Amino acid sequence: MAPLLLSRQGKGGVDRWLLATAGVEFEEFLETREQYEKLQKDGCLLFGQVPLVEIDGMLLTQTRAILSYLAAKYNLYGKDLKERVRIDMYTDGTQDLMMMIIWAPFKAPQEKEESYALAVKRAKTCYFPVFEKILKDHREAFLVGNQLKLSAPVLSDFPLLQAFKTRISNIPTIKKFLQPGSQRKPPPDGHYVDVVRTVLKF
Ligand SMILES: N[C@@H](CCC(=O)N[C@@H](CS)C(=O)NCC(=O)O)C(=O)O
Repeated sequence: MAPLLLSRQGKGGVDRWLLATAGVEFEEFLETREQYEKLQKDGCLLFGQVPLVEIDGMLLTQTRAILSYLAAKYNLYGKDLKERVRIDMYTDGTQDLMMMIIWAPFKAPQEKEESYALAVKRAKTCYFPVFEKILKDHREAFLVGNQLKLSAPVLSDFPLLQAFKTRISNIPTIKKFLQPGSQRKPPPDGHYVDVVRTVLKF
């Protein structure tokens, strides 16, 4: 049975990318407050939160745990413990950056612009230089190891990261996910914000 992804864009977006990268088909669910309340009532949400992924007879919550499970299951989690811990560090750093972007659409217009500007600043001063250096130092195709393990003008000062993004985009499963009509979500718009506010009562 295909994994069932229960979440909107937010943190569940990463699960969607990982499943797509692994070439695993998945179904999505969770559009209404009623569905969310039923999940809570049925005891499906360990701490009352999404994302939730139903897979292999389990109901998984907590982004980090979900990602670790999916990465290990689909052989995207390095070849040993040392590669794993590096993947975890890079993933957690990226999640910290993503959190700044995920909350931005829910803010008032002025604050929203400030949040995006701050996220771009943090990306360019803190995160991208780190990833650029990793790619420079180890001279391999990916951040960890030499097998698989993202427009933008914001990457223009980071040539190795830009080439990395191109390499990643050309991996067949990701290329497919980037095509129109895939399960990739569009950038958050007013409708998305309204749905999340209704479902999660933000
Ligand atoms: N530590 C959790 C946090 C999950 C989380 O913050 N979920 C939010 C949506 S992105 C949620 O379900 N909020 C509703 C609530 O807390 O009632 C994770 O990383 O998955």
